[in-house]
Amino acid sequence: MIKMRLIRLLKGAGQYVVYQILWQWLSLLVQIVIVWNIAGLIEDAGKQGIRTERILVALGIIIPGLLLRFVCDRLYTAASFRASADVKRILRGRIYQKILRLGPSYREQIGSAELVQMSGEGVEQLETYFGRYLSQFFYALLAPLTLFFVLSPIDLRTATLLLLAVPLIPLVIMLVMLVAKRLLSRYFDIYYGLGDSFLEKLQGMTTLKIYQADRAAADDMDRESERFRKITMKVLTMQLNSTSVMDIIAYGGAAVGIVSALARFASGELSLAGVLMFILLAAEFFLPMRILGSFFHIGMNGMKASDRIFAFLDLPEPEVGKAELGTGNIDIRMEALSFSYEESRPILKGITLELPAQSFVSLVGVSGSGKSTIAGILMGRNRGYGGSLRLNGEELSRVSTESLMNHLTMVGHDSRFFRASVRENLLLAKPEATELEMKEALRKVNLLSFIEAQGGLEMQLASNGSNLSGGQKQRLALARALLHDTPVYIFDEATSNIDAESEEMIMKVIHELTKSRTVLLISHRLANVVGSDNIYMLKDGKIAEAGSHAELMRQAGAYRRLFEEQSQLERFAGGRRDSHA
Ligand SMILES: Nc1ncnc2c1ncn2[C@@H]1O[C@H](COP(=O)(O)OP(=O)(O)OP(=O)(O)O)[C@@H](O)[C@H]1O
Repeated sequence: MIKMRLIRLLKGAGQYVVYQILWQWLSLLVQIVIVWNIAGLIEDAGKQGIRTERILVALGIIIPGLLLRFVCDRLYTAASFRASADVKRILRGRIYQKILRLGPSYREQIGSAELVQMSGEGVEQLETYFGRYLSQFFYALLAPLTLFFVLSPIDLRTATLLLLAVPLIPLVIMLVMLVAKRLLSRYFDIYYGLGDSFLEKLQGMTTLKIYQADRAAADDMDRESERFRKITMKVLTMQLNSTSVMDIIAYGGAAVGIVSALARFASGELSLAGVLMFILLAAEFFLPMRILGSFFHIGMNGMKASDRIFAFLDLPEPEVGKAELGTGNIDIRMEALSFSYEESRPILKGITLELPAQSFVSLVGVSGSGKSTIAGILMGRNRGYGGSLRLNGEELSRVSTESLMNHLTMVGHDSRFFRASVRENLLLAKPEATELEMKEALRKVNLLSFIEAQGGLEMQLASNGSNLSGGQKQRLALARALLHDTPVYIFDEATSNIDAESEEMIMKVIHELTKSRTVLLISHRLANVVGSDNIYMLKDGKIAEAGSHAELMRQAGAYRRLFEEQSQLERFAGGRRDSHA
């Protein structure tokens, strides 16, 4: 019912939970004093008639008492708010720090939708756990004991009867918990699954529309939503039923206590004031436990949500080193490099290759041979490789992520842009870049005149740069990469799916870069790698051939075959274009 790890995690929130218990308890003590006064007043009125001075004395206690209770309630609410606000702040901070520690590889460990749901609604679920449930748990133990302590001198038998009936409520709660645990696990599995599926379908809406598969996807969503509706109804039914049982115990128990007190009064063993005390306070024995019961379901949701949060916080973190790479050129060497995404399926099977400082090296090979995986390892995205990958003699796993990002820049085939100005998107790469530097980078990729015609650096980009053409987007990505100004550049299919003019332009800039930087080029189009110092041809996670273009052509192996096939195809396509023109 109480999760110690949650409490330990959120030490700061603990003090507010203690305040909540204290304010509730003080409010109960004041209530006892008020009830004791009312009971005494009625008894006195019965014996001596209604006297003004007696009423004034009673009001002198009751009115300040009510005011004090009002203040206690306000202070309780304030402490509850502080406890839950702290929880949200602390937990979201922990999740964020964890994402940072997981580094660029975090998306391999958790889906975006689950992460959003967990840090959004998952954390919200804990608000009630800390803001209400936790303090109520302790107060529900404290209140009946306090009442027993006050009422037992008046009538021990009735007070004991009331005290003994209270544990029936936690008993029901525990029975419900047995069912609820499994049910809630399934509920959250379905809930997070629905979120993942919804996000995926939303992101792939264009593809779904192109293949007119949106109707089928909507039907899928309907089915998943229906499953979620059903499990939600099951959870609600379980909660409602247990609430009803708890109500019966709470009000039934209070009624039994009142009947017992009345019987004692009828037999003359209890005074009028005494019986009135029991009538007015009997329900208070049960109400805190009953309220705990209603918070319990929300508390359980919170605890279940925290299971997910803890599972995320416990994810193994890649060992990130602290070594710095220093300034200057970078020399990269891989020796017997191996890697697999899933244990049973090795992707890289002992790659040995060199990228000497300021060299131009290319990786080619059929789709799925492992080229991007190598780029991913170099960029710190794919952690846990075997063999060795050294940068200036320093093992990559020992290099700090920050240092790595300061020395390597990667441009992929689908660079991401944010809905902001061109200036803001460029400044991501170099926050201190001057206007002149940004314009120079745009000029190098032949984009300056276009951007200037659209309002200059203030031109607003739509989400992910969707108001640019594919070629313009890639050229802008290259300009941003140039501003980053690092000793190593990796281009992973940076020219695929773009117009020939943009491709030529980008390759020109890459060739220019090779004069002063270490460049790793991954390309399907072998014409682009001809000028490389060294070309590695990958096959099934191994290096099948290696050498300069001329050497590989002399070897007359797979590289030469592929090169000649592509040249022929391009000549054919060129010929067709000319004849159409
Ligand atoms: N995140 C991942 N999880 C599991 N398997 C993956 C993941 N990324 C890639 N793979 C697998 O690793 C293998 C190599 O993929 P990789 O992207 O490195 O190949 P590639 O040579 O770059 O291919 P392409 O030229 O088509 O981009 C593929 O069989 C792919 O299925």
